[in-house]
Amino acid sequence: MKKEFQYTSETKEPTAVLVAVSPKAQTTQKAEEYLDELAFLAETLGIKTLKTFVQRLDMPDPKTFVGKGKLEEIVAYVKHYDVDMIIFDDDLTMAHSRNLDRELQDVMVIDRSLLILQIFSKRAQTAQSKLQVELAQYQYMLPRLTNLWSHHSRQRGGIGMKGPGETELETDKRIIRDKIALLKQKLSKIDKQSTLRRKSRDRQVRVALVGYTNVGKSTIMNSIGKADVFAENKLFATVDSTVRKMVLNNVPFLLTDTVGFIRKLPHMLIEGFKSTLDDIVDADILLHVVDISHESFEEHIQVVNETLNEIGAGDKPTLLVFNKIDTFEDKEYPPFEEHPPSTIEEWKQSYFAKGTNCVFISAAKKQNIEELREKLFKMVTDKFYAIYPNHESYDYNKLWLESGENFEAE
Ligand SMILES: Nc1nc2c(ncn2[C@@H]2O[C@H](COP(=O)(O)OP(=O)(O)OP(=O)(O)O)[C@@H](O)[C@H]2O)c(=O)[nH]1
Ligand SMILES: [Mg+2]
Repeated sequence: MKKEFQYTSETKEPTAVLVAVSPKAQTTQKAEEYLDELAFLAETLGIKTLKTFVQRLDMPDPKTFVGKGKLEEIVAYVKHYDVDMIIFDDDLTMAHSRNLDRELQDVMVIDRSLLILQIFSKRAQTAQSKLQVELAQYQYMLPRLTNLWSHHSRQRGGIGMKGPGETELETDKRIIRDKIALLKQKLSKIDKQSTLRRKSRDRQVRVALVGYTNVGKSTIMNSIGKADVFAENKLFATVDSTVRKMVLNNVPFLLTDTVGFIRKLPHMLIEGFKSTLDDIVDADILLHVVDISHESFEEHIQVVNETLNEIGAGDKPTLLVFNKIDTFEDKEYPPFEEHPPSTIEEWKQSYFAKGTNCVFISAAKKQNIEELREKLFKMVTDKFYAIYPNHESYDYNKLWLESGENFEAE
């Protein structure tokens, strides 16, 4: 009997095998690092990774994701060990799921998107983000229903193309479509309310913390102001945006902590979280946080920039905040050989040379936070003066009253 994909407080830690394909041009190190990230996603849900399988393929095999030989290897492993699920690093097509289900009878077959959806659903706090995740889950489920049903009817000994299973499938599809419509309706109502709320804040300078997941956005939020935001060494600790009122040297602004990005973020999540992501779209200034101690931080910058472009926030004044300098490890290269930057100092030179507006800090160890504040202050002030050209004569008390906000003085 196939196990259901749900997490209860079971006594046993669920176990998984991870599977990825890696293009020939990709280094082994890169492939391993991607799988580490997938294992970290699984770990965030309390799933223990037992083994990983990588196959060198430019594209997943259209029938079974990996080739025949590799699949046999996986099936043999699964038969031998206590494996609850197999997690694939890419989205599975209908054909993949169908064929894999057949080969891997007793094991749950899931993909990266489903894993991320599950994390989001555990992390969602507000009514809005809960609805957004639910919507994304139904959207994920709809095209996959046929598979679920064919599996179901096979188990009940169902046969043929038509019959009760088929009708029930149609009914289920309709129910889910109705659900999707209803959720969209509810969300658009909330959306209107938050647009109104945002409008009332219209004359505030807005700053948003953005970046790859787990880079330290929430920690920075806590160290810039007095906020107390949930920070944890897990992926997607923050799913809901948190807005804080701040004042730096008498200039008020709003600082928003936002949901982190990741490679291959499921599209329905970007779609579903549009209104949460509006906090980024509406921001005047972005603090793009980067974990410089991560092997692939430059690729992370690229993923974040691509996602920002996708949601229409790619061209905002941005301060690149290189965080975690305390855990950065210098790289050794043979002397006198040309090499990429290998120390924080060299990275600084390289980014300064490119003319990037950036700062290097450790939020956890409170290193260089003053410089971050100064740079941020300059950007906020420029924007503030642009909104309030007559700022010298401006009555700040009046501004705070007008906005209906109470600012915490720094
Ligand atoms: N060594 C070190 N660790 C840090 C630093 N800043 C944050 N961390 C740690 O990195 C982990 C992630 O920090 P968060 O602030 O939750 O990161 P985030 O970007 O908000 O993550 P998501 O909300 O999941 O996207 C936590 O374990 C932090 O303690 C730093 O400067 N140095
Ligand atoms: Mg966070």
